[in-house]
Amino acid sequence: MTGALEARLTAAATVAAASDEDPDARPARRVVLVGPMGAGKTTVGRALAALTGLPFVDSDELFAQVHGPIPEFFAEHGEAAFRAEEARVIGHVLGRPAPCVLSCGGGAVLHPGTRRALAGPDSDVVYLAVGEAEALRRVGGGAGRPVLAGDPAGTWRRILAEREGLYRQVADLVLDTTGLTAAEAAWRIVGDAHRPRRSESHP
Ligand SMILES: Nc1ncnc2c1ncn2[C@@H]1O[C@H](COP(=O)(O)OP(=O)(O)O)[C@@H](O)[C@H]1O
Ligand SMILES: O=C(O)C1=C[C@@H](OP(=O)(O)O)[C@@H](O)[C@H](O)C1
Ligand SMILES: [Mg+2]
Repeated sequence: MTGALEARLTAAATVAAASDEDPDARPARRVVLVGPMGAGKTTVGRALAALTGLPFVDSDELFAQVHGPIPEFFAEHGEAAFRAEEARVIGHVLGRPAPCVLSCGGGAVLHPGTRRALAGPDSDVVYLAVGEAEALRRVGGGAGRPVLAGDPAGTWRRILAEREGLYRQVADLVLDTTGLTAAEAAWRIVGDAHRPRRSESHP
């Protein structure tokens, strides 16, 4: 699967006239990043979009454009309302034929309709995994992430245990970002073989 994903991403970045006959030669419609809070979905998604030339969409940013800041929405309407609206926002993006890199909020996979949509042939789904200690370093005290309020470490661990099976279920590729910079993670997704190296003769 990794090979096919790399081939389609490379095609997305470089092939203008793709064949309709060969599905692997066709540019990817969408690359979708899923995974827990602090995996780097937003940051790696941005880097991946820059690398491939695909437009970047973050479901949380789109949500906030429509509904305002997530913490305020949680406080006023609760998590169930957030999940319903999050699924609508993601459904809007997945329902359009436009190619893009879509970074999802960490809980997006909880919605069965979102999981069904991700199983379709138009999305290459990458599960960005991360070790607990590094994720907690990245999210700090959990500011801006209301589900972590109170006990960020314990809640992060419990949530991952609840969701890990769903991340794996929807994923075409799993990438552990622990110890990688966001740029390195983006290159891993595209395929390290394509990464430009500093020439030894031209330092
Ligand atoms: N690979 C990485 N290495 C180091 N820091 C990272 C990496 N990916 C993300 N970060 C940092 O961690 C924080 C959370 O990243 P973010 O992209 O918002 O994660 P997510 O969207 O998965 O919750 C940000 O401050 C970001 O700059
Ligand atoms: O995992 C979750 O339940 C959430 C993750 C957040 O997105 P990130 O995973 O991008 O931090 C955001 O959607 C919201 O705070 C809830
Ligand atoms: Mg994010």
